[in-house]
Amino acid sequence: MRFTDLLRQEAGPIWEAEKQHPFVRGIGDGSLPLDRFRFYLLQDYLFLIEFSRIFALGAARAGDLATMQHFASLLHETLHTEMALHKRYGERFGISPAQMEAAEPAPTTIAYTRYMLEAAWRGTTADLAAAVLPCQWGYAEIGRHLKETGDTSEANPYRDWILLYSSEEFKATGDWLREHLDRAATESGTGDRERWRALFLTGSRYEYLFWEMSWRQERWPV
Ligand SMILES: Cc1ncc(CO)c(N)n1
Repeated sequence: MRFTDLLRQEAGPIWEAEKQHPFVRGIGDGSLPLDRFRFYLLQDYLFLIEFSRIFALGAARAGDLATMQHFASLLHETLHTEMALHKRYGERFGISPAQMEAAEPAPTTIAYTRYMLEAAWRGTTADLAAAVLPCQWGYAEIGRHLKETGDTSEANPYRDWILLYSSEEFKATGDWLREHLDRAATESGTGDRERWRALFLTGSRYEYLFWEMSWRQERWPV
């Protein structure tokens, strides 16, 4: 069994809870209240800026040209394709990209992005892959799940979101990250694998928390 299949299996209950989360179900059937999506949109825009920084670090850290190219394309896809989706949704709400960029990050957005950034600064490109896999692979899985079970008609305001994250192009980026980590796992000891396992599980929990934060529209208490 592949190392990442083992990780996925262990994170099973967390990923299942994500699929069952009212925010995710609401995207699927289009019933999510717009103010909750608007909150998510701003936080996720800030999230994607930091996420891009992580891929840039991956390119800088890459041990070979092919790895550098993969991280560079992840960087490009995030900055241009994914953030373009968010900008289009922003337009529908009458929010400019500058306003989105100037939004105040909520506690969970800061905690999650800094958690991944720290792992990326400190570790190797395999550590980086373990930390970001719950995002990239997780969104591809949720996208596909919602495409299969949800409403992708024009009536669903979240249709474009579902279509982007269920696309083959998006899935391919997560597939490469998995291969990168699996390759490293075959050449490493239990210490490394244990660290990657912890990164993957904590990342998965933060993915869940990001839905929860958006559902509750989390604010600083003081
Ligand atoms: C919180 C979060 N995780 C993953 C993705 C996918 O890149 C995203 N846009 N936002």
